Amino acid sequence: MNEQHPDNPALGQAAEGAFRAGFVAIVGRPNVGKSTLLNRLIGQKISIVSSKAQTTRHRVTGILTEAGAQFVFVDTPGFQTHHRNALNRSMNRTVSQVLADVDLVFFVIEAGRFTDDDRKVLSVIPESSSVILVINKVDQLKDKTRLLPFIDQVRQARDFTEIVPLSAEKGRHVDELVKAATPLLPLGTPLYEEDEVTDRSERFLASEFLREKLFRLLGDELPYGIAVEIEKFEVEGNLRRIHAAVIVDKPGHKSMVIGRGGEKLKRISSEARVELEKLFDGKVFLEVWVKVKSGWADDERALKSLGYE
Ligand SMILES: Nc1nc2c(ncn2[C@@H]2O[C@H](COP(=O)(O)OP(=O)(O)OP(=O)(O)O)[C@@H](O)[C@H]2O)c(=O)[nH]1
Repeated sequence: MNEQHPDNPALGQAAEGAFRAGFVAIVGRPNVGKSTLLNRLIGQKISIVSSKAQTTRHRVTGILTEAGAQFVFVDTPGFQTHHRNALNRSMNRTVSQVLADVDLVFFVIEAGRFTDDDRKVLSVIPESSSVILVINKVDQLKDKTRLLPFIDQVRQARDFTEIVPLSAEKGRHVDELVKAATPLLPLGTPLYEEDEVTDRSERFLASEFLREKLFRLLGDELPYGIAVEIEKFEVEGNLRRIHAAVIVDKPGHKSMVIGRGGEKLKRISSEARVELEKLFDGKVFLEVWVKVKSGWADDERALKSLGYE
C-alpha cells in the first residue's frame, strides 16, 4: 500500500522501502559553478541546518526531496594550496573527512577546461567514493563537437560512476544529474523533513549568505582568512534583526572590505539582505561591521569559535 504522508508525499513512499536517501558533497575548484548548481538543484527549498543536523557530523547546505529520493548536500570548505597555517590544515582535514563519509560526490569542472587545480581536487576524493563527473557550463562551449573528446580526456583521470554535462546557470540537464544520482544513494528513509528550519539554521544561513556576498563582491581583493560572525540574531514577528561582524586579519584589510566611502560594504550587506528576505519570507534588518582580529587564522581556538572544526 502506498500511504501518503499528509504534508509530504515523498515521506509516504518511504514506507514502501524503495526510497533512497543520502549525503552528497559537491566539490570542484573555485568558480566552476558549485553554488550555482546547488541553488539550481534545491531551488527555493534552500535549507536547513535543522536541530537534527547539529547532531550529525556534517554541515548541511541544502536538501532536495524528490518523490523517490532525498539528497542531503553537505559543505566541504574550499582548500588552498598557497598558505600553510592552522586554517588550511583544519580545512584540508575537514575536506577529506567529509568526502570519506558521504554517499556520493559530484565533482564539478568547466566544459572544455581540465586544469591542474581540477586534478588537485580530484586527488583529494578517496578512491572508494562514488563520483559523478559534472561538466558544467556546456552553454559556453561554442563548438559542441569538442564535448566528446573532452569527456574522453577527463575520464582518463578516474573511473567516474557517471558523467553528466549540463548548464547549472541555464538549468539545462540538471534533471539528468538527479536521475543519474538517484540509484547511487543508499536505500533508506528520509533523513530530514522537507523545509525544516530552526532559529539556529537561520543564523547559520545568514552568515553563509553574507560570506558568499563577500567572496563574490570582493573577488580578487578578498583578504585571506576573512570570516563572518553573527553577533546577534533576533526574531520579532516577521522581522529579523541581524548584527554581523566581518573578521579580518589585518587593519589594512578592513578598508578593502569597507571600500571607498563605505560603498563596498553597503553593497555587500544590501545584497545579502535582499536574499535573506527572500529566504525567510520576511523583513530583515542587517547591520554589518568590520573587526580586526590579528592572527586569528593562526589561532586554533579562534577557529573553533568561528565554526571551523
Ligand atoms: N555560462 C555559465 N556560467 C555559469 C554556469 N554555472 C555557473 N556559472 C558562472 O560561474 C561563476 C562561478 O559560479 P559559482 O557558482 O559561484 O562557482 P563556485 O564553484 O561555487 O565558486 P567558489 O564559491 O569560488 O568555489 C558565476 O559567475 C556563475 O554565474 C553555467 O552553467 N554557465
